[in-house]
Amino acid sequence: WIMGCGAAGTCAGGRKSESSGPWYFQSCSMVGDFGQMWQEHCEDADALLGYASAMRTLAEEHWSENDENEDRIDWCRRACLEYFLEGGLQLALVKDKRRQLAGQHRSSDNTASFILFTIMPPALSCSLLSPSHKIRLLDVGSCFNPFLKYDEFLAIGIDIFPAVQNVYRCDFLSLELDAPLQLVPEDKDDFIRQLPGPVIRSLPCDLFHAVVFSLLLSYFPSPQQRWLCCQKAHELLPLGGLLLIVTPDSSHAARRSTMMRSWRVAIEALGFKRWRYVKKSHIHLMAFRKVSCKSGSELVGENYPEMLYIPQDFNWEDEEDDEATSPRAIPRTDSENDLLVEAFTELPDFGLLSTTCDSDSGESETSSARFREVEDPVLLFA
Ligand SMILES: C[S@@+](CC[C@H](N)C(=O)[O-])C[C@H]1O[C@@H](n2cnc3c(N)ncnc32)[C@H](O)[C@@H]1O
Repeated sequence: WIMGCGAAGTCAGGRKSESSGPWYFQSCSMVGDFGQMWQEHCEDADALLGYASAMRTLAEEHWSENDENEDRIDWCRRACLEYFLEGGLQLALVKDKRRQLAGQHRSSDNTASFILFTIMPPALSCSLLSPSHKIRLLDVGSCFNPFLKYDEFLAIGIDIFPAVQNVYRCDFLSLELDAPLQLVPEDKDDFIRQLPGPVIRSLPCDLFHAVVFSLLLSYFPSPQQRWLCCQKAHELLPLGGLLLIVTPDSSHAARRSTMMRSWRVAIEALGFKRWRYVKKSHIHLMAFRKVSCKSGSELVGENYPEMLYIPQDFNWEDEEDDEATSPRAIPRTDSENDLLVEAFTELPDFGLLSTTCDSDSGESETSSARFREVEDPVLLFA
């Protein structure tokens, strides 16, 4: 089964395992100059063309509608609809407030402000979308623009080598970020509709309600590139925006749970909070809310980029390898440990406000069964 970085392998020699990695990984692990390697990769038009058409064929012809890989786009769509149009954002804000109040000492004042907050969700949730209720969505590594067909979105697809004409050509790693537009939401919608192409070199901060990385992060040969992508997504989203990440993994739910916990800690350190997490047979699906406007400079000196590792970074070629027996590349800092401890001590939330299976409840949903991350023995390794 091939997907994500494995699909790249299909173009260059028919490698069929997701752990085989992109075709330039092999030399990366020896040379280690990811910047130069990446530049050469972006200039290799033949390889990129082969990859783009293989990926498009794979997605459009081989992954049937019932296939959960096809489902990844629908999962992202449904998450956006629930969050922006069906009250998910308001509910999340109420939960944030409830948690904040629970952290303070209980008083009648707090109870009163909780009730007020519940009845009157903050203006943020109302002001994000324009009156047309279109969700402005940036699909990074879009390839064939799968979100364009949905009416709910004003979707922009970008890719280093688009497989279709309506995807803009753009290397997200080199994308420049402009100052936020001082426009009302309707005019921001028009800005998106009128974006000139075929190349995008810069985009304004805070422009998109949702940023999607579907099978993107595992494409990169280094965790620093994955981290840079998440940082950029954070800048492109307003407070309350949603980052959706789909990443391949055909192993069972618990096997790479330490890795996914590590991703969660790193991404949350940027100012996100995980809102949804699902493990299906071949993919992890995650949605993170932007909950703070932290700047990158606050994270200097930390090891967060390395926490966005994937098995290929360590040449975990053998499918039988277990991450619990593999050494972690770099020791965690104290603040990373604090975040991990905080993540572990989150209590399951059986509260009255949500019955869905979400990150706030400390539970994950798998395709066959629900499992509780807090009870996962592999996590004890962390
Ligand atoms: C595995 S495909 C995923 C395609 C699609 N998102 C999906 O889920 O089917 C990864 C895509 O990311 C693109 N890509 C890789 N690095 C990129 C970058 N720095 N900027 C934009 N696109 C990139 C590749 O060209 C490729 O089309």
